[in-house]
Amino acid sequence: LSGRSHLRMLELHKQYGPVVRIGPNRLTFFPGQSLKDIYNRTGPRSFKKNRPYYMPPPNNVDHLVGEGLKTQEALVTQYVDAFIQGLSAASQKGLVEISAWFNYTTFDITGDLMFGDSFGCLRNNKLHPWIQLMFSAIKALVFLGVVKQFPTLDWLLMKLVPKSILQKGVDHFNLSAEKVDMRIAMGNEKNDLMSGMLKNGLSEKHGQHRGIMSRAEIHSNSYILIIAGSETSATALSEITYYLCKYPAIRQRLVAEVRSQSSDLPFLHAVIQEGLRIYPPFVGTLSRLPPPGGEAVDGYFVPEGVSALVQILDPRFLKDKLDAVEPFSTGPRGCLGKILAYAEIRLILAKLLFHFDISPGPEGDGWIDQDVYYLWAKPPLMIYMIKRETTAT
Ligand code: HEM
Repeated sequence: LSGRSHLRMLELHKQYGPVVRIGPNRLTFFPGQSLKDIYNRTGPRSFKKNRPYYMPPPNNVDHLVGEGLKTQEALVTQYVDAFIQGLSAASQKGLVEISAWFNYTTFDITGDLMFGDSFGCLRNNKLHPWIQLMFSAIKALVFLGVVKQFPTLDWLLMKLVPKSILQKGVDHFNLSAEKVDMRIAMGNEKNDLMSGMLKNGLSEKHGQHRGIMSRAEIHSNSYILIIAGSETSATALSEITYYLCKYPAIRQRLVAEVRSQSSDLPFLHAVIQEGLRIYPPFVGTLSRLPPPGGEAVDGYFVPEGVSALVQILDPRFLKDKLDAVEPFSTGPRGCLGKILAYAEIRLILAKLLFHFDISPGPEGDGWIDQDVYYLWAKPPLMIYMIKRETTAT
């Protein structure tokens, strides 16, 4: 609840070693072999998602039973061009709150892919009020997640959770469900995230048809995907921009690469990888349960019923163990949007540095020290921007 558990867990590992018991039935592991053992196994000996740690949506129908995602190049490019245009006007004042612009862009892209219409953030230069509501809804999920860790007391603890917080979660769900219904009414002509879900038809009654998603399932998936697909990429872009401002030599090398004639951009890839490593956008819990009879993780036996998770955050960089870096998680339940996320981040960052000279704003180093409620609570990121004279796009 303090928003600091991401750091506390690292301290505990430093003090007690690679595996720490953080509750009667809860283990946390340091990344390495544990990532493979917990997340990569398939079949009957695999670890399953630990459901109580993934709060069900208000309609109680599970989400993320999802489909693969395809890169939607033309659609993404259209929004990234609008981002550059919007920034061209905003940068005339010199100082720009860039993290808001990243959020406008990624939410508009995911909104269009999901609901057939953007949130109009780039058009209106502001976050849609619904997205603000979503951030409050995430805090509600954190409260509920904590309450669920104390099953015998949850009726009492539930009374302590402010009603207004719970209501925000429900409001967000209802608005998302409304948008889903409008998109479904448009039919299945578009090639977007929804068309993947509607590919086999639509079942009005949940649990009635195998292989066909029900309306309730689509409501639940959309509710989670709109956040999973937008806030994460916007966070990655903000922190990478922050570090690029902080380290001018890296920024200059990247700018030179992006403004060269080459279409192969290895340093851009390296910068993104390093950004995702030192500040992974999703630091929420990836809790899993072992198969019946328990299973070994990194040489330790995890008994049945004991949850296990790996800490994604690893700020150390000496003696890099690169196989310990999995910002998208890994294995059969790893991120489905990884390809789309890379495509968005690469294009947005490349175009930003192609069209603008950027430099650090006045607020200094403090920006990176943030609380976490599943996602980072990012403060505004002010940077100086100057538009370059260029006819190329
Ligand atoms: C930098 C951007 C992103 C990061 C760091 C990220 C990270 C993650 C992580 C760590 C998980 C595993 C969660 C768990 O085990 O509970 C995950 C799952 C998922 N992500 Fe992402 N994600 C990103 C972008 C996206 C995008 C753009 C989309 C879709 C538009 C997306 C869709 C999903 C879905 C559907 C899952 C659930 C997969 C499953 O449970 O089987 N993500 N992501």
